[in-house]
Amino acid sequence: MGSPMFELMRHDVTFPLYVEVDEIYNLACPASPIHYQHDPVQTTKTSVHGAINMLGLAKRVGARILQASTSEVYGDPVVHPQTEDYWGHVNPIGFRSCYDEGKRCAETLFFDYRRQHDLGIKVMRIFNTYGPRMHAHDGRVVSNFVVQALRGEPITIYGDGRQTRSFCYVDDLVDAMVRLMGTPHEVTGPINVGNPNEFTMLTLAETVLEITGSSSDLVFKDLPHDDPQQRRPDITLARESLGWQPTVELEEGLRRTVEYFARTLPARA
Ligand SMILES: O=C(O)[C@H]1O[C@H](OP(=O)(O)OP(=O)(O)OC[C@H]2O[C@@H](n3ccc(=O)[nH]c3=O)[C@H](O)[C@@H]2O)[C@H](O)[C@@H](O)[C@@H]1O
Repeated sequence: MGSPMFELMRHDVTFPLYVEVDEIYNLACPASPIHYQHDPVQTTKTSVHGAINMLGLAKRVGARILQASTSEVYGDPVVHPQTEDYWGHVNPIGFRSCYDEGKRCAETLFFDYRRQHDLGIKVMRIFNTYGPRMHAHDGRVVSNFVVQALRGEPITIYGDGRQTRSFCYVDDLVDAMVRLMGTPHEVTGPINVGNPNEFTMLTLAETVLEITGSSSDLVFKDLPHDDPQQRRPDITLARESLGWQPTVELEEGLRRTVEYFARTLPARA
C-alpha cells in the first residue's frame, strides 16, 4: 500500500466506474447475514447492478474479471457435500434471498457476458471464510464467538447448534483467488473454494472456549430464517484446476483469529 503505484478509490459499484485495469476482483457486497439483510434492496443492487457495471468495465478495457460468489447459491442444500453442478435449493422470496438470488443473478450475468462477449470470467464460490481483520460487529459466527468468549459474554448459539459449516481460513482463500485469476481463458468456474472439514456450531463454540480459556456460558437463540442446515464444499475441481487445497485447519486458524481480537478489541466501557 506504500507503493506510489497503489491507488485507493472509494466507489459504489452500483454506479459505473471508468478506470484502466487489467484484472478486476469483484468482492463488493456485505457478506454477513445481519448486514446484508439490513438494507436488502441495496444488497441486491450491489450484486446485480454491481456485476453489470464491473462486467461492462471489464468488457470496455479487456480485463479479466473474478466474481466472489458464494456457497449461498446452493441455499439450504439437499445434495451434500455440494458440487458445482448442483443447482441449489434457494428460497426466492425469503429474508436471505437478497443475497442468495443477487449472487445467483450475478453468476448468470457473468456467464452471459462470457457467451455473448467472450469475456475472461472467473467465478469462485466461497464457503464460510474467517480470520484476522474481521470486524468485531461483523455478526458472523466465528467473530461473534471469539469476541463473546474474550469478553466473557454468553456465546450465542442459534437453533440447537447442530447445523454445520466448513470454515476456510482467509489466507487459503486469497491464495485460491490469485491462482484462479491466473488460470487460462478457458477456466471460468464456477469453482468451490473452502475447507471441506465440517463442524457443528456447538463444536465451534467448544473449540473457541478451549482456545480462549474462557468460561462464557452457551445461550440458545432462535435460528434465523432459512438458515442452511448443512454445508460442505466438494473441492475436487479446485484441487485439479488450481492445484489448491487449504493448509490452515480450524484450530490453527482460530488461534490466529483469537490472537488478533485479543490484541485489537477495545476494552468495554
Ligand atoms: O460464507 C458463506 O459461505 C456464506 O454464508 C454466510 O452465511 P452463514 O453460513 O449463515 O454464516 P454465519 O452468519 O457465520 O452463520 C453460520 C452458522 O452459525 C450460526 N450462528 C451465527 C452467529 C451466531 O452468533 N451464532 C450462531 O449460532 C448461524 O445460525 C449459522 O447456522 C453468509 O451469508 C455469507 O458470508 C457467505 O456468502
